Amino acid sequence: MEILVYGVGGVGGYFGGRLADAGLNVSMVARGEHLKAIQENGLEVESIKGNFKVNPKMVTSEVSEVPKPDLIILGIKSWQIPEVAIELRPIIGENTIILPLQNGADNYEKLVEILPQRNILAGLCFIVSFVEKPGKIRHASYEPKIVFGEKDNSKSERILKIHDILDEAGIENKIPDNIDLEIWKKFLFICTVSGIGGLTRVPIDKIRESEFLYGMMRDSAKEIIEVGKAKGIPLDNEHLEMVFEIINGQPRGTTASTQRDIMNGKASELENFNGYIVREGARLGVKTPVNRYIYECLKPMEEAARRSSQ
Ligand SMILES: NC(=O)C1=CN([C@@H]2O[C@H](COP(=O)(O)OP(=O)(O)OC[C@H]3O[C@@H](n4cnc5c(N)ncnc54)[C@H](OP(=O)(O)O)[C@@H]3O)[C@@H](O)[C@H]2O)C=CC1
Ligand SMILES: CC(C)(CO)C(=O)C(=O)O
Repeated sequence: MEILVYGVGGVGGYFGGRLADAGLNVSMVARGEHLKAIQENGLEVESIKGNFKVNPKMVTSEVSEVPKPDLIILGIKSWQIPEVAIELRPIIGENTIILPLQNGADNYEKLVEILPQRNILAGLCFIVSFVEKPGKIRHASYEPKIVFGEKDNSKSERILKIHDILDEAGIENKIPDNIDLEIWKKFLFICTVSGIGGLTRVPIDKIRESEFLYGMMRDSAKEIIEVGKAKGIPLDNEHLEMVFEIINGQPRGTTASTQRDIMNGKASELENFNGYIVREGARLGVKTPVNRYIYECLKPMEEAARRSSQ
């Protein structure tokens, strides 16, 4: 099987690196200094699960150069999906499988707007990893895991095949009964902590210590649940409590990746997180004042970050 990993950052670099290290045919699309470093010295992964270094079958910035892929794993940020999907169009065959691993609730929908629905799976992942320097990924914490499935939750042959491939590479993975629910459970957590974390610029323990901020965080999560419910996702109070159990158990000093992007003045997934909740809430008649407040406060900084990264 030919595998293409598009976007060799924290997520694509770790999971793609593991697949390549297992001897699978992995090509990668990267860019800039990171691309140059991988081409010259291979991809180095420093991981709490064991360090390794791999030379993928091919590393390039040109999609047209890679062997026609059977499986494409998307390691880009969620806002990059539309431009990358357009670029991928010419190499998508009838049986190509596309697996998005982004945070956010509408990555599948964004892909379907551009690429044939039959090619697209739904997915997400868990890990804390990042590009430490060009050519090097650091997996700092969290047991890495991929959760994925057909949008209709059928246990298709292709899904089971990917499950076997991930197993072969030693990547923990799960095909859930309801992939949309899994995506929304993760989204409920990540959207709740990222926006308020980006706004306050403090780690989770400081938010927990403030009665006001903790209450605001719970109100934000409740709005996300109401939007999800209005979209037919079977979220309920049990999920709210589950998410707050995780939040309450997070070590002092914890920040989420999107929060760190916001704090570092980088383009972030704000539009895909709180922005998405505000827009979907307005469309579906669900009130989202807390998410709106967080979103509107962060929007000018987000716009400035995007202008300076152009
Ligand atoms: N990192 C983590 O711990 C986790 C992240 N996630 C989610 O996974 C997704 C990916 O995040 P993460 O891996 O952290 O992001 P990164 O920014 O680390 O990685 C994205 C990579 O894609 C590259 N890229 C983007 N566009 C192109 C392009 N056109 N050509 C070549 N390369 C490109 C970026 O290059 P460049 O830097 O040059 O833009 C970057 O190397 C996000 O949705 C995130 O929320 C989920 C769980 C954990
Ligand atoms: C919460 C976590 C670490 C889990 O994978 C994550 O997705 C992120 O920080 O973006």
